[in-house]
Amino acid sequence: MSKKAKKGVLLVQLGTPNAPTTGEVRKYLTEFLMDPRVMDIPYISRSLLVKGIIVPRRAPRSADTYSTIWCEKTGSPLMRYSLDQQKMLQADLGEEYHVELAMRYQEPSIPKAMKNLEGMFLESLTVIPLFPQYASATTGSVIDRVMELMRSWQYFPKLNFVSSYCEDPLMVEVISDHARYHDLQRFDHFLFSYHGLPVRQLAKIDPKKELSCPDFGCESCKKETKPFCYLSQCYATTRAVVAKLGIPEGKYTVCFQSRLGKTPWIQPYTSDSLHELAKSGKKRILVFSPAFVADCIETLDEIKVEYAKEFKESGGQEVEMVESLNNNPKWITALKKMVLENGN
Ligand SMILES: C=CC1=C(C)c2cc3[nH]c(cc4nc(cc5[nH]c(cc1n2)c(C)c5CCC(=O)O)C(CCC(=O)O)=C4C)c(C)c3C=C
Ligand SMILES: [Fe+2]
Ligand SMILES: [Fe+2]
Repeated sequence: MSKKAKKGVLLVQLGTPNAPTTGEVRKYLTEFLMDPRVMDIPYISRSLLVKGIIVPRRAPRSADTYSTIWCEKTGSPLMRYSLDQQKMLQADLGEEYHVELAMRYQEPSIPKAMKNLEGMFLESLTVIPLFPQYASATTGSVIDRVMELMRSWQYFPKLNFVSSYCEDPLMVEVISDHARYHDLQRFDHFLFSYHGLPVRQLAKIDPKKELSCPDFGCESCKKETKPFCYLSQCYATTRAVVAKLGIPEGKYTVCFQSRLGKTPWIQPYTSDSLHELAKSGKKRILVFSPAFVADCIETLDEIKVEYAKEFKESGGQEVEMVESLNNNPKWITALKKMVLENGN
C-alpha cells in the first residue's frame, strides 16, 4: 500500500553555539559573520575583520555570557525554544506534515534538514525563517541557503517561502498578551528594542536607494515604496502592538540594539534611548523585543542585564522585559496558519 507524500515545513532560526565555550562560540561567530549577507563587505576585508579582530575579541566574552544563560540539559535558550516550537508545530499540524528545525549557522544544520526533507519525496515544502521582519542578513540568507541546496534535488515540491510576517495578527496578540502579564500602568515609558542592522543594508532594499525613510518607516514605505525594508517592518510591528495595547503616542520609543563594528547602524541605539529616558526623569520602563521569536542572548543578557544596568546608572530605577513568543501555544497557531495560508 503506498503512503501519501507528506507536506514539509522547515523552520529556520539564526543559530547558536554548540556549547558555552570560547572554541564553540568562535566557530559559531566565524560561520555567522563570514556570511556575505551579514558582513556585506568584500571577502578579504571580511576575513581580516571577522577572523582577525571581531571573533578573537568577542568569543571569550560571549562564551562567559552564554554560560550565564545556558541550561545543562537543553543548551542555549534559543535552542530550547526553537525545539519547542518545532515539536509543538508538528503536533498541531499532525501526520500529514513533517516539521524540521534548522539553524542558519551551526546545528542542526540546514544541509542536514534539507537532506532529510529531500528523502521524503514531499508534496510541498514551506520554509519559515523565524524572523518576523525581513532583512537580507537573516531571512534573505536563509532563503539563499535553502535555494542553493535545493539546486541538486532531483524533484521539486510545491515551494513556499514565508519571508515576512511583521504584522501577523496572532503574533501581535501574543506579544500584547505577554505585555499584559506586567502591570502596564506602572510604567513611565515603553521601549521597542529591535535587533539593529547596518544602515547601508537598508539602502540595498530600497528601489530609490535611499538610506532611510524621512518619516521613519511610515505606513506608505511599508506598504508601497519598500515592502522589504527592515526598518519599515519594525515600525509596522510597533504600530500594530501599540494599537492593540492602546499605548498613546509619546509614551513609546522604537530603538535598535546590538550594533557591531564602526559603520553606522540604524538609530536610535537602545542604549542612547535608555540614557535619554533616564535623564528626562523616566523611572520604570517596559521593554518589548519583537524581532526575536525566542529568548536568546540578546534579550536575556543584553536587555535584561546590560541595558537594565545602564538605565539604573543613568538615574532610572527599573527595567522589565516582555517575554518573547517562546512556546506560547497561540504563537504555534500563528505558525500553523502561516503554513496553511501559504497554499499548503
Ligand atoms: C532578529 C533578527 C536579527 C538580525 C536582523 C540580525 C542581524 C545581525 N546580527 C549581527 C551580529 C550578531 N548577532 C548576534 C546574535 C543574534 N542575532 C540574532 C538575530 C538577528 N541578527 C539573534 C537571535 C541572536 C542571538 C543568538 C543566540 O544564540 O542567542 C551576535 C552574537 C552575540 C554574542 O555572541 O555576543 C552577533 C555578533 C549582525 C552583524 C547583523 C546584521 C548585519
Ligand atoms: Fe544578530
Ligand atoms: Fe516612509
